[in-house]
Amino acid sequence: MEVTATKGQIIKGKPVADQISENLIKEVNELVKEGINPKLAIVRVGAKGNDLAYERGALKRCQTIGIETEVIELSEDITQEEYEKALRNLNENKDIHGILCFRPLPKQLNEEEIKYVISPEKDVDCFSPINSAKIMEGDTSGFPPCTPTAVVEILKHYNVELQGANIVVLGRSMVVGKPTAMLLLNENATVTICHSRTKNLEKVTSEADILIAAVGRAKMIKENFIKKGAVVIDVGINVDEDGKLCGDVDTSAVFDKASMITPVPAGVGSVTSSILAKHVVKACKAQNNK
Ligand SMILES: Nc1nc(=O)c2c([nH]1)NC[C@@H]1CN(c3ccc(C(=O)N[C@@H](CCC(=O)O)C(=O)O)cc3)C=[N+]21
Repeated sequence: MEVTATKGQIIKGKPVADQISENLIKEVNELVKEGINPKLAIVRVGAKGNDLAYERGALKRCQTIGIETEVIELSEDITQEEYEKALRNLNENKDIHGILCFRPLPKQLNEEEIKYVISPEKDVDCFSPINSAKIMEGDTSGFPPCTPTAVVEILKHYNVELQGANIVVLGRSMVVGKPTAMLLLNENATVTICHSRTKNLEKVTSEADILIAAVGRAKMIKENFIKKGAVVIDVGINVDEDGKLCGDVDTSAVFDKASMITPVPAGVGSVTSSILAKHVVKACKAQNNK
């Protein structure tokens, strides 16, 4: 597949996020008129910079849209039992429609058990295995994780053809890489997943019409990883040597060779919070039989 635009173009998240928000504001207004107030609970352990960055974005976005929020802040040394109890309280609380558990959790907590505790109906960021399974099955009744959904929405917004496209996803985490690959497969793309053991990595990525970088290594993707005219989506959120937020892609090095590239910050991360809000509204409607 040939990508039509050849000149480098930075594609920002804001127009995508704003369009999603605009539609949500109307939907939330209708619900509020009927006495239904969509509400998100965020469960945060400690105060990690990455979590706080997402929290800031999510709270602001929800406020703009009219979604209520509550942050459950738990201490860094919380026990498994206490965490599960906090989560069960939210499951049972009828005022709460969506729950976002920041991950990864600290070492003393067993994520493999906790993921079975969160109610699948309130699981707006795909923690529950029920929602993971639905992505595998192409069942759209659940909640795919917000960041991978943001990737797909950005590509669609900028009219990037997904059907039949050769897409390489770099990274295989359950939060980004694997679900992103499944969502793109559901869009009829030809998807290759690369990871730390992939041989001839640059050769594989150089064949991609669309490259999705989700490895978590600052500026690792250079010009030689990219095919001329490729679309590059940078999911990485890292801190560079100057302490500034940066992606997995060396944007200035890749810019001229790519046709479109998302920036960090103001790229994928800024759309993630709108998808989260969209999932809260979807959860709220389902819980009110709408
Ligand atoms: N279950 C779970 N799902 C996640 O998706 C998840 C998580 N846990 N834990 C923390 C990381 C981090 N993360 C970010 C999302 C958006 C921004 C974001 O909005 N960034 C803005 C800048 C925000 C600012 O610095 O103020 C931007 O890129 O433009 C940042 C970070 C999602 N994560």
